[in-house]
Amino acid sequence: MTMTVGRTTESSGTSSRAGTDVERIVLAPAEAGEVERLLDQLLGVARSRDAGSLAEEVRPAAEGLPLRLRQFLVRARQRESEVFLVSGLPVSTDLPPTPENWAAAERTGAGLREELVLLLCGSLVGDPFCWSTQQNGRLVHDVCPAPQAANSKTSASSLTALSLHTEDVHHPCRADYVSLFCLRNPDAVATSVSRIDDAVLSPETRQLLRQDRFRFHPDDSHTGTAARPSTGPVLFGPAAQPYLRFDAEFMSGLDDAASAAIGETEDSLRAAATGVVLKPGDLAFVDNYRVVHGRRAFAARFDGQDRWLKRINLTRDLRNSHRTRDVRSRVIG
Ligand SMILES: O=C(O)CCC(=O)C(=O)O
Ligand SMILES: [Fe+2]
Repeated sequence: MTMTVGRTTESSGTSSRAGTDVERIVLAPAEAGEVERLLDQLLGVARSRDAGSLAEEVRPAAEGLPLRLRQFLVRARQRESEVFLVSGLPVSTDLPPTPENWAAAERTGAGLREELVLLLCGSLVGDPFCWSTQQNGRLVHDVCPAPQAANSKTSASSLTALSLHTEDVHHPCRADYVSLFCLRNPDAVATSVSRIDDAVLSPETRQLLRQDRFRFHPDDSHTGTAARPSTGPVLFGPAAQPYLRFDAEFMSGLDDAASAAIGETEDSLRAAATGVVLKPGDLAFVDNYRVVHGRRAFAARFDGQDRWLKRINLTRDLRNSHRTRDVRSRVIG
């Protein structure tokens, strides 16, 4: 099931559709150089800002990204592309060791330059936001294997596969896109993706999945009591191109038939899954309403050279979350 994106006929300076419907742009060296110069300008500002005001700073700065990259991202957003990738983005040559967990990354500020790459590109696709209940309310998350979480159901796991899921399935304000920037991936560990359009489901099951017969729970990466369950359907929106809300590990059916439908849906999503191997400098966007994602199990090294991704949540319009809250903030929950 593993596909290495970009093994097709693409070359530097192109954008195209790779084998399994992953749209991809490969930056030319000159374009990567343009991104480097923009990062140099932004770094001074970044060090003196909190995450919220940094995000405000980054959006106008993103207008300075290479034109072809901006057009690729804006077009992907416009046509609701499901999985799309930017390759050839700069990663520091003197990258520090992979942190032993996200809290260590928070303490040291490791990978700030890479966080800016992610925020710059991401801001053209959506508004970055975060959860007060996750990774201490940080805007940019670190995804790296932690020894104490090897068998957990969180992104810090390694020995246990991360099952296919909608990010933050419990929350009505969950992300439109999950965005992952790869800093290291020495063992070519794949991110799995599965599109609802590729899942084979009977008309009866589809109909059941459209009913309010499911409860969605906060996953184990959320701490405290602020994150709460909610109920609703699994499928909604246009029948021909439905939206999906699914995480078998953190949802339950409200009756036996709904519970059975969860199992059937999981099987069909698994059967339709493909793997995307991110390489350093690859930035992936996954539509959190059309695609579920996960990760295969792997043996972590815990030697400072482990797989390391930076992650942000993007919403197509942050104001949708303000409608039901009493503050304007990028931190939800
Ligand atoms: O590590 C990965 O490839 C994906 C992990 C994941 O599900 C996430 O970070 O949201
Ligand atoms: Fe995830």
